[in-house]
Amino acid sequence: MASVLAKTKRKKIIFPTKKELSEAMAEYTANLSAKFCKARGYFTVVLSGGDLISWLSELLEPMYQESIEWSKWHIFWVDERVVPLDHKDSNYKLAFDGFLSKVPIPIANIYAIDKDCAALGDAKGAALLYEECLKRLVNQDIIRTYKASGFPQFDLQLLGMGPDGHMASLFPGHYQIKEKADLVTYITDSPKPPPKRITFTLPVINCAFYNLMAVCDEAQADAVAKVFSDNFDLPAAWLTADVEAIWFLDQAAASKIPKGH
Ligand SMILES: O=C1O[C@H](COP(=O)(O)O)[C@@H](O)[C@H](O)[C@H]1O
Repeated sequence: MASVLAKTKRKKIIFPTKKELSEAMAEYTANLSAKFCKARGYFTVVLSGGDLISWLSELLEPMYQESIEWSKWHIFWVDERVVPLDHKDSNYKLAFDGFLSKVPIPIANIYAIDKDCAALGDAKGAALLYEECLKRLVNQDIIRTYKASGFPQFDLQLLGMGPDGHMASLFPGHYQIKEKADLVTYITDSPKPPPKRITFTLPVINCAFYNLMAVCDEAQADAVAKVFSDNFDLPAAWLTADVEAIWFLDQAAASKIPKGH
């Protein structure tokens, strides 16, 4: 595990309200978009599911709609529920309906899981095909690779955490958090429904240049406090990044962080 830890120190910013968090997340994302689009003509963005998508709505404001080079964005999912792509539990559907359908990202640049595996509930097949997809885009030089491991290195991942401390579909007490060889793995008994999911492995998650973890509400306060006390039973406590791993918290989520952390 040590090899995937502590490339950067965990940082945090606490916002008075979700609205302010959401505005800051939009600004953070837009600045990185400008930086990476200028540097190499692409911006690789990894989304998660959950509440995060509603907080992305600030990026739909005219100021960002008009200034962001959307055609250079490439969209991935850090985890996905293995359900049909039009199912209410699909992270793809959540992001498409709430965000992606409202911005001019070319449809070819949006990498959902394989629709047949999704429809059949084939988690293993979906993980294998998503890993192949990542490798193909590495070969096309759309996704870069992390120098030390050769793993795919995304520009920005926007992450969320559940009240049990799970991130992506890496759950406490489940072996997937220890997977080091594969890029994408799967789970068929997720404690949070639906049970079948695929997920990036921790080494891939921690290779990203920038990881932004957004967490709001009192229900997450205990888990946030444990993470900031370095309780590594929680998968989210392992989050790091190549350049910056930053937690955006609202006051309620941050309310139980012990003083000095
Ligand atoms: O099931 C999932 O949950 C996590 C956390 O969601 P949240 O609504 O508590 O923020 C999410 O990040 C993940 O992508 C999703 O599949």
